[in-house]
Amino acid sequence: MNKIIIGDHIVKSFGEGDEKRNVLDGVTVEINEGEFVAVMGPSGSGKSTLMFALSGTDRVNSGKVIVDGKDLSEVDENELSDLRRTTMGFVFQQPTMLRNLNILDNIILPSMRDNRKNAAKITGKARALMKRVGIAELEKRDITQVSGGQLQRAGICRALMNNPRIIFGDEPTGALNSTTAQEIMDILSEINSEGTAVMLVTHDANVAARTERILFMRDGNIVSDLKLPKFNGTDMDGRVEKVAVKMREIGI
Ligand SMILES: Nc1ncnc2c1ncn2[C@@H]1O[C@H](COP(=O)(O)OP(=O)(O)OP(=O)(O)O)[C@@H](O)[C@H]1O
Repeated sequence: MNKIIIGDHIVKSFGEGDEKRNVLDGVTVEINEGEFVAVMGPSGSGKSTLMFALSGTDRVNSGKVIVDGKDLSEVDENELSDLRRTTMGFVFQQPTMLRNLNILDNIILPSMRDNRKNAAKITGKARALMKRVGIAELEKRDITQVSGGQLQRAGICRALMNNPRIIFGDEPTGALNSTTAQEIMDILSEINSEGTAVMLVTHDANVAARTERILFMRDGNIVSDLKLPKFNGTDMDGRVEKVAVKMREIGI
């Protein structure tokens, strides 16, 4: 199976001298094309740092990160930013949206920056995505006039604008109630079933249980790699229990 991301003995440290600490301590991991992966672990175990490293958001201190066949240590900042823009989409706990723009304009803003002549096409695409995730009627709303779940749907639309090969989510459901969280997972599952890899950090066993692979981190390392069958709408309780057993084992 083709790998969309490879992390090979990656080390990321923060601090200087005696204070220096490896937050990623030689992590090796491969993410397959189209895979649906969750990352779990205690607070401070390095989950977000791993995601930042694998997405080229942060440079690593040593080891290799290879994205879509390109070694990130060999690309300059412009190439890196192109690679990120064309290959990856990002969804955060609190979508970072501008208060002075409506929902539609927030979704199209990153795509419009260097592509103004395609404004009509970009807007059409955004509208199609909004319709797909159930927020078509909200395009003119201010970002303060929608719910957290609706805002996250808009965040997902924005992440999908460039047809990414992988979506990274840093606690995309972390600010939502459990019903809304599952609705967001429905959307991410659907996107995944069409071939886009999804990798998300979560503390929630009910979210992780929707994926097919859960990486458990502790102290800057992946200490367990749990595989589940692709979710088909059945046996949610059994899946959650498998995740919960592992969480207890790891001490989360
Ligand atoms: N820019 C930074 N400078 C210094 N230390 C950092 C920096 N970013 C992260 N750290 C430290 O690295 C460790 C891992 O952080 P990270 O955010 O990856 O953990 P996490 O597992 O995602 O935690 P949480 O579940 O609390 O979000 C933490 O101890 C954190 O304080």
